[in-house]
Amino acid sequence: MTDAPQLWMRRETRPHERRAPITPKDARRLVAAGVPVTVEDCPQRVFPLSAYLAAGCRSAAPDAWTGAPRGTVVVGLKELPDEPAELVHRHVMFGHAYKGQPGAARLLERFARGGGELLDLEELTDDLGRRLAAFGYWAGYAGAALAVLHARGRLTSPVAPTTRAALDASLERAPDDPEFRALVLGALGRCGRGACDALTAAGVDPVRWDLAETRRLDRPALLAHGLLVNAVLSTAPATPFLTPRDLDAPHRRLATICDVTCDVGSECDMLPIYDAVTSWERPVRRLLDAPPLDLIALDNLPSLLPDEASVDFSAALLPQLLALAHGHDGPASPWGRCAARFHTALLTDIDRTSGRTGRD
Ligand SMILES: NC(=O)c1ccc[n+]([C@@H]2O[C@H](COP(=O)([O-])OP(=O)(O)OC[C@H]3O[C@@H](n4cnc5c(N)ncnc54)[C@H](O)[C@@H]3O)[C@@H](O)[C@H]2O)c1
Repeated sequence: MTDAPQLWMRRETRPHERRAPITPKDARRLVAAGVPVTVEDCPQRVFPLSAYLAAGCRSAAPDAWTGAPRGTVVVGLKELPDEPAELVHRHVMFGHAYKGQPGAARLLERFARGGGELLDLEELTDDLGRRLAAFGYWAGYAGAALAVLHARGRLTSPVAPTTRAALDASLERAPDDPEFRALVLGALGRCGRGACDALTAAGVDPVRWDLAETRRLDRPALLAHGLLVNAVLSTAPATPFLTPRDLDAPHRRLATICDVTCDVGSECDMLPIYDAVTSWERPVRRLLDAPPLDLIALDNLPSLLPDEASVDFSAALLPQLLALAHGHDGPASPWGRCAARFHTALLTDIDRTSGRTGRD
């Protein structure tokens, strides 16, 4: 029992990031299963360090993982700090390192230099390729909620982390709220289901479109909805749902879009009608004036509901962490596939002598 490698939950570097990949409740289950868990202090984390200590975890100072024993598995969500230049551990995290994203090559180089391994959570899939741990539901919930609040003239900025209870209270319908029809694209997916549930909580019965309904896209019908939530997962270039020209249609009722997918700039973008995401400080951007069309495109929506998002994610990740800690990381396992993807990226994406990406 005691030789399971230590899991080390690091602090998150982004100041707004309050989520945690492991909740205190799930940390307790890991410890009970013989997996030592160390938790770094992270003042903005939604769960206090004391709750992890009560669960049997050890504590560590922020970024102390850099000095952890080599066999340690470091668990986090988003970016690592810029140092050290050599990464010697196995890191479970969202690396955003396989699609030529900014910083991708540098991150891979750091692993290459140190001999560590990136186990990217986006690559953690079952035998059918379905993601095993994802934040989608609460992303969709938060995105659709913001869109409704904006459409009702009640969205204040900056937006900030909240709870589902507080969000639901703000979604309660007032007698003078405007009526509009809402459409969710990708309604059967994780984000789409969350979006539909938020709309329902707001007293709006959403129209739900998924693959079957968009195969022959009825664009006039799409534009007849006042509010649109795009929550599709696109994996290959396809005909966009909307282009700038479609927005000039005289029958357009569409006034608020929340693009949960946020594929802006990618060749898979199904809503190439804008060129930059929005921010917590300015969540809404006006795309057109007459009639108005406003866009919400936040790429970190689950961070707005850090408690709910963490609880959901951690519950999905727990069995996988138990498997990893108990050595179930062979080539045919989910972690084995993550490792294989990483080693392929090392071979194909980095020209180690020049330190440039293969895509340059
Ligand atoms: N903005 C954020 O903060 C945030 C957070 C999490 C996920 N996301 C993104 O949201 C997207 C959806 O993620 P998910 O976890 O819900 O994926 P998912 O795989 O659970 O669901 C995607 C859904 O889209 C549907 N779909 C795919 N192509 C379609 C099309 N052409 N027409 C209609 N429906 C289509 C699929 O059938 C599926 O039901 C991803 O791109 C993901 O990266 C964004």
